[in-house]
Amino acid sequence: MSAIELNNLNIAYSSVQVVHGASLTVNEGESFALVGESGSGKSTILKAICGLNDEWTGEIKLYGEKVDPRNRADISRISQMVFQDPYGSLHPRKTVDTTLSEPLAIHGIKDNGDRVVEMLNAVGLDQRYRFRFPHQMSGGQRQRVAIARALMLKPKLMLLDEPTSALDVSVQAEILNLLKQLRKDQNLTYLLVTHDLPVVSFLCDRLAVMKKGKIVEIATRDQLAKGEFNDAYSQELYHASKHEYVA
Ligand SMILES: Nc1ncnc2c1ncn2[C@@H]1O[C@H](COP(=O)(O)OP(=O)(O)OP(=O)(O)O)[C@@H](O)[C@H]1O
Repeated sequence: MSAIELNNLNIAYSSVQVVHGASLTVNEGESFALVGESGSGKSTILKAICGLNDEWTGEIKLYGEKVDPRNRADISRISQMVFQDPYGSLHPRKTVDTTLSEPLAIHGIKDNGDRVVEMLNAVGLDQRYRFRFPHQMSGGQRQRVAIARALMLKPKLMLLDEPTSALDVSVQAEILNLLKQLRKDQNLTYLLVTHDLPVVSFLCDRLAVMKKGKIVEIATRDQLAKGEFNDAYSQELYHASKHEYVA
């Protein structure tokens, strides 16, 4: 079954259209990347899927069900988003325990803290972090908390918006390894936005290349490894990234 199906999706902000006719399918269990230049509409697609922007036309289906943009509660049980900047996405005056417990409380799920303990373990954080505040943790630890929060409601789908790009290079690899492991352990499907083609090779099965709000090509990880792109812009992106990588 497909986890995500986008058919002819057009998305706007205040009537200015920024995504034009995007169509793609992400299979259940797959890890799929959106890559492309800054401003090409990658994050906008994630936000529309998870209900943060309802100014769209076309069709979004999650696990075969058409998404109703007005029903966010339904969407958040299925899919959760992790943002680029864990400092910005965590409330500075809330402890890790409060942050992780909140999604359960919002959805009326009773839990005596077991799930918090379980999720801290799953993201590799010692229980002593449970009552810390964001400023008492490193960037990598904060991103682990953000990932744990996203997993609290046991979603099947994670929408990852540049989840490592705000972190130090040395920490990026740790978080990428964690995401790889979590996907396996919890049977997750990923839709990941990144600028970084090596991240796609490491974590994703397929990728869509976006330019100016349009999907110009969909390719597999194999094609990426061989640099086999049909579209001129995809090739450009590939060569630029290789250059960056070598340098
Ligand atoms: N909240 C907003 N209000 C108005 N316009 C927006 C808003 N967010 C994004 N945009 C515009 O929509 C377009 C697509 O932005 P989006 O953030 O989806 O791009 P992106 O491909 O994710 O870029 P980046 O890699 O820089 O994050 C851009 O022109 C951007 O300026």
